[in-house]
Amino acid sequence: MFRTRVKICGITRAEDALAAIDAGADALGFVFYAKSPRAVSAAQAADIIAQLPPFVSKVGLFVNASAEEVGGVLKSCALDLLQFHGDELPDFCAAFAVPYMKALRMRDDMDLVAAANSYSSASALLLDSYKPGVPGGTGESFDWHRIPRDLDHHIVLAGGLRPDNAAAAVVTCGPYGLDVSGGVEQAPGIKCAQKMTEFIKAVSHADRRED
Ligand SMILES: O=C(O)c1ccccc1N[C@@H]1O[C@H](COP(=O)(O)O)[C@@H](O)[C@H]1O
Repeated sequence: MFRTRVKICGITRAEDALAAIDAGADALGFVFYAKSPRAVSAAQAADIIAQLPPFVSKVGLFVNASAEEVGGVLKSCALDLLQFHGDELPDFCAAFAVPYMKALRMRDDMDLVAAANSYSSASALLLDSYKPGVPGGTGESFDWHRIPRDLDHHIVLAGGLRPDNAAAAVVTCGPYGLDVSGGVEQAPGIKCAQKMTEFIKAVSHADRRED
């Protein structure tokens, strides 16, 4: 049975990270973007990461950060994957000797096939909603039918996911993974254990239905 992976993004507290893992999360996201209500410093993230058990991916999210900033975070945080959520070009994304996924915001004129070709070195493409002036964490979804089923990349779906639409997301586009942030929070930056559990249960049920 294929299992849709789940990343819980915007972790700011160790207790939320551990609750996400208990709920069955595959990956945890740390937002290194000062304008986000979920922003953490490298020191905060390193402290949380030091409390985690093995076999959970730690993902660092950046929005148009400089190479020095990304490199600085990598020195103190053991990240498994970089998530570039701004206008970073392919050469920049590939420059850190750490696997990366590139977020693409699904503006109406987005040519997904062309974008996928230019980010051929990406481990995955993360498809998020487009909202002018907001790089991510919008809480809004987009038309999932716009995602072709035959893209070569692993697809991680994001944007406005919640416990009550997670199953539909899996069934509609069969992504490799889902990335959720606001939809499993009780307040900005504070996760809700019950919502995370409901979210991951909904994904598991949808996976079983798909077989
Ligand atoms: O979470 C944020 O604050 C954030 C800020 C800037 C860029 C991306 C951000 N989060 C990512 O946005 C998507 C969708 O989030 P949501 O579930 O709609 O709240 C997701 O990939 C987050 O990792």
